[in-house]
Amino acid sequence: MTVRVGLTGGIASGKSTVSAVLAELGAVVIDADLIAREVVARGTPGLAAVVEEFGPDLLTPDGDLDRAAMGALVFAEPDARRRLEAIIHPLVHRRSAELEAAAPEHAVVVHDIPLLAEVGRSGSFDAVVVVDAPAELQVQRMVEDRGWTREDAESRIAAQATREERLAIATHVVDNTGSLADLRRQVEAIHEELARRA
Ligand SMILES: CC(C)(COP(=O)(O)OP(=O)(O)OC[C@H]1O[C@@H](n2cnc3c(N)ncnc32)[C@H](O)[C@@H]1O)[C@@H](O)C(=O)NCCC(=O)NCCS
Ligand SMILES: Nc1ncnc2c1ncn2[C@@H]1O[C@H](COP(=O)(O)OP(=O)(O)OP(=O)(O)O)[C@@H](O)[C@H]1O
Repeated sequence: MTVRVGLTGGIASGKSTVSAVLAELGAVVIDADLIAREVVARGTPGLAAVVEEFGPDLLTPDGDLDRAAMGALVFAEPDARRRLEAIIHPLVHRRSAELEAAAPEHAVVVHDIPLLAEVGRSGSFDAVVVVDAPAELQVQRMVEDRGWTREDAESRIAAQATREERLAIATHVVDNTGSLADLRRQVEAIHEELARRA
């Protein structure tokens, strides 16, 4: 059977690094952030719905979603964030289900969902892997690796579940306070266990 795994973690906790290792080990990874971009690509009904809700000012001159402007709006205004999520989340959910249906039998299917704790869907998975790191380390990674301001980094963290709320839904915790080699070792052990169940 297919083993369905939810993978989550706060922004810059190391989720993408973990999902890349899982993919390398043979898991099928379905990336909600990537799908959330695809469903509002130029010319999609998703983008049309966003323009209807927020107006054409949030488009670039080329007609793409202006992600920086949208981010500045929604991470400053929770109400705007919820209106955007109400458009994007159902589209992401539907596309993820389609991709999962196409996965081979006996696959470990990993849904990389940054907001898994927030949307309350963790109960539908056979396992929930939480990548854990303290907020200060998340901020440090966003500032040092991505060149964000501390204020931008903190506003995204403030829009997300707390570390404790995420840990509460975990069946497996990956501690990402150590080296990348430490991270990899933990992911390999978890994958081995999950693959045995598939
Ligand atoms: C606001 C947008 C346009 C900003 O785009 P940007 O390219 O700057 O960020 P990107 O999409 O790469 O997201 C990076 C990270 O931000 C965090 N984040 C994104 N959306 C949200 C949100 N609604 N609430 C809390 N954190 C969020 C996540 O940790 C995510 O991994 C974009 O994040 C978006 O469309 N968000 C709403 C859809 C959503 O909830 N996506 C999350 C997964 S489904
Ligand atoms: N253990 C580690 N040691 C050093 N750097 C790390 C470690 N884990 C992750 N990083 C780095 O921290 C940054 C954030 O990691 P990654 O992109 O995997 O996080 P993420 O949770 O997927 O972020 P986002 O929520 O924005 O998608 C990356 O630059 C990554 O290389």
